[in-house]
Amino acid sequence: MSAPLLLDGVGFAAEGQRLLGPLDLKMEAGTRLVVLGPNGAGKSLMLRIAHGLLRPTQGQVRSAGQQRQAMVFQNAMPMRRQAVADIEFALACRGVPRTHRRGLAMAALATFGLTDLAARPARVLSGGERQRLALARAWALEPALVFLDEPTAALDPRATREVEDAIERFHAAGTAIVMSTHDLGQARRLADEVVFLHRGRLCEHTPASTFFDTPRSVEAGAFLKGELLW
Ligand SMILES: Nc1ncnc2c1ncn2[C@@H]1O[C@H](COP(=O)(O)OP(=O)(O)OP(=O)(O)O)[C@@H](O)[C@H]1O
Repeated sequence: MSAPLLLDGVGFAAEGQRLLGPLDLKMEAGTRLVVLGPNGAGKSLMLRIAHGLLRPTQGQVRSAGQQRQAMVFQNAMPMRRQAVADIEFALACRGVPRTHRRGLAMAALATFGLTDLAARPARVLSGGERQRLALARAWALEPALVFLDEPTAALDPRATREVEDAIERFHAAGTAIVMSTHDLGQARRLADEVVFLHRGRLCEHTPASTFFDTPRSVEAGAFLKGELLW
């Protein structure tokens, strides 16, 4: 299978300031890639560009648009009144015929233990339920690749575990994952590979065990010790 994500000299600049790259990245199918770095390092920028939401000012994202992919944000807000309708809406946007939508949406809710929430007004869902709903919506689209931008940033430990279990379902199904997080324990639990960004520069792309045991860059070493603020 070809690489689900290939960044070729990708960079982003605004108002004369380089904010990201240029960076090259190749990711293998089914990999869980965790993007780490201090605040403002460019993690969200990298994910948004890689997903095709933002056009890079240099270089190319080779895989965008050629495969099914989805993105889940930190504070995923449901777009429709009921949880099930939120997923049906996403399916409609992908051109799934109306007759198929309810069944697929209910199956996705069931996969994430959310069947009981199907008819509930989405606005009353807890933060953890909302994130799982967002993951169920992504799941219904059957992506080869999902981007998760700090998906547990606002959640308590239990809700975080539930979302991590949900993320593992994508991995078990063969979906490649690109996730940013500030939770180093979570990165250890979920990552196959780590990309470390600092001031928009890709300092490391290594197997997760290498990153945590013997970080190669000075910046990553300082970051892991909590000594790198910016
Ligand atoms: N569309 C844009 N135009 C101009 N500047 C931007 C744009 N998007 C992000 N930035 C800037 O790029 C820098 C990197 O932002 P980004 O959100 O990618 O960081 P991050 O690593 O995700 O940070 P955090 O961990 O705080 O979420 C910031 O200085 C931000 O203000």
